[in-house]
Amino acid sequence: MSENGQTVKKSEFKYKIGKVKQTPPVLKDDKTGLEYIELKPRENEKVYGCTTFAGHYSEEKKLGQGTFGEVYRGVHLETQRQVAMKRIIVKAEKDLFPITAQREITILRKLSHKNVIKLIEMVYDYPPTQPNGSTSSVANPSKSFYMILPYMVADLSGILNNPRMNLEMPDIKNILLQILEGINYIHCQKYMHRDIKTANLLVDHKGVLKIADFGLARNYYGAPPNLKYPGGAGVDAKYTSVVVTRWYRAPELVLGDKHYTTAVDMWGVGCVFAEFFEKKPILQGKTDIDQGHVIFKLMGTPSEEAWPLAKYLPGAELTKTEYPGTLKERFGAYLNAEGLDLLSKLLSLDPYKRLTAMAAKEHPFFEQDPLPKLHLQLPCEESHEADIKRYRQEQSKSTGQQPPPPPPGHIIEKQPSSNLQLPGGPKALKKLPTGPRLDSSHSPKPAIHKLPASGPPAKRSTPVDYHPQPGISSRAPRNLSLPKVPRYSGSPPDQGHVSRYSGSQNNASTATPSNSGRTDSRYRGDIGQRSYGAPRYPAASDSQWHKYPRSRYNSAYGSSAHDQYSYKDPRAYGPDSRENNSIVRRMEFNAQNNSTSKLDQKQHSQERSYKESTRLPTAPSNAGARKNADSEYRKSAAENNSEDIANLY
Ligand SMILES: Nc1ncnc2c1ncn2[C@@H]1O[C@H](COP(=O)(O)OP(=O)(O)OP(=O)(O)O)[C@@H](O)[C@H]1O
Repeated sequence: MSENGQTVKKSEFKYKIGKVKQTPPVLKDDKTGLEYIELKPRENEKVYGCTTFAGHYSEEKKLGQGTFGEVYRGVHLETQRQVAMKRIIVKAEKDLFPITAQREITILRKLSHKNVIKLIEMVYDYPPTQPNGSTSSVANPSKSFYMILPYMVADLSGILNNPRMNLEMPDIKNILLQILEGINYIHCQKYMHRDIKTANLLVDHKGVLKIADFGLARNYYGAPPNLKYPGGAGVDAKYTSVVVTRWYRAPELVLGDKHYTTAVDMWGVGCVFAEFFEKKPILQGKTDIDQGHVIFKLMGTPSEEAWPLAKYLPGAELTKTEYPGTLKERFGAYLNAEGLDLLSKLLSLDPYKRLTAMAAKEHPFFEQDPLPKLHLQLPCEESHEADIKRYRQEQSKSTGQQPPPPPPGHIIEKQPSSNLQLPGGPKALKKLPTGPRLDSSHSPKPAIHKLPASGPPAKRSTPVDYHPQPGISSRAPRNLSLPKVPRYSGSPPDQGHVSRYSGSQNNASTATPSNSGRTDSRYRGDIGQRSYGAPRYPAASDSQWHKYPRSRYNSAYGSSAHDQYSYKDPRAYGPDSRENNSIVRRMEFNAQNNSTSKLDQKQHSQERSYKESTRLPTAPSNAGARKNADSEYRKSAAENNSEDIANLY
């Protein structure tokens, strides 16, 4: 009975009393005074946070060769799903984890977008234990880590070199838009990729393109790009200029600029765009200096008006050449006026005039007939960089010619032969000498994609879907008895993603022009046809493989299209984001100062030889002139270095 005489039902106050789950004790670090919880390693785990390879994964086929390891196709045994495994070998004698791999893992864990490759998990393969207790019979066993990635059936270099695949203009536009979506997201997340090339643009069996290989990526300082100020972002700092595979290297990098911006990635996009037509890299410099000549031969030597800051760069000597430019003659056969305009703006020599990804997406070229394919459909055939050699052999057999050598920076595996002893054993790899001797007479004749003056895109004679066929399924056959694996639950990539734009699933199979809520002519299509990536702005997550927290990107920006990208304040990313990135910076710093990685060592020696070969003008006068011209944006090297050092502590 209550005070006012009313009876209160007992059930309303019923509390469920149960066992309180024990929380782990919070400990305090004596040195720092910080509180922490001690996490116990999971069962069967040698390295915290990593699943063991044995019993969980199996290797199937080698897909590609990278700088620090190989990429394999494999199977996740529990789900029988195909995965790609990027192997990172940690040499026992050095016990150093490659800095590029560390950088790639850190960055991939933070990114989540339909057009960016996803890191499923890290796997550790430790040397087998011997009966006597030692780890291996080998004196210095190497440990292997694997980055587990969704399996992608092809990469663009494989597709372009595959004589059985022919891309038409609607396909090219679709692919280009997907690249731009991915790059725009990466840039808005405050990263530069710094290695955009066809081999790093992967395509899955649904025709979704994903940007991969973040080994050279890094975060940049300053504001992200916006539509108001072209030319990219990240100008506030000094970075190493020996980045990007040479043939895709932007002119400012070739001239030794260290205060470059996200525009370096957009140059790569321009190179990829043009490569669709010639089916081979369009700017094949034999040396770093030759790369400059090759670029200016295509785009014309820049006048002072065309690229005012070029004269302050270390390699400014190159701008004394007088090349007229041949872009129109070379690509006029493939592209109409709008197409040429887009290409020339992506390949703008002055990075400040180069289109940003978000501006390029809005280019009228994509509004014109033929419209971009709504859903990319390609013949179902595995086409990777590793297959190029085979395609060339096939072609040279049919024409009786020798295949041209592959591009520099690409590592090819020497086929073990009975009468050829390679130093380091049959598995030894050989890095190609820089500067390919490409003989145009040996290269395959490019297929010409002439645009119809107007009207709908030319129809395929036999449309083939880019969907699994027997033998190339996205799932391996269920013929293995599977061990029970308690961890690793999750749906396949790109399934079950709910778009925050359309409220529907964000994949090509469900997003339609109607549910995307857009009337954009680019997304027009037959009713019932699938829409090309309906959400045109980065979504937080496109799969349930990961449960990584949403990035700041979504909270820092508003909901309208422009607000999504309009820059608010660099500090909107907050001090803790700087903290997050400090690991990457630390690695960057280590790389620059301690030269711990082979790649960076190579880059530095290349940079040195380049400087010597271009006979640098004395630093103070040039540095002073440059600083005056660009003082609004650029900080001095000393400031940046001290900031980097400060970030370490
Ligand atoms: N997820 C994937 N699915 C299928 N193939 C892949 C995948 N990731 C990489 N590959 C293949 O492996 C090749 C090399 O991969 P990646 O570029 O990531 O390695 P890398 O060590 O960084 O190489 P590089 O040193 O040449 O940049 C790619 O060109 C592609 O053909």
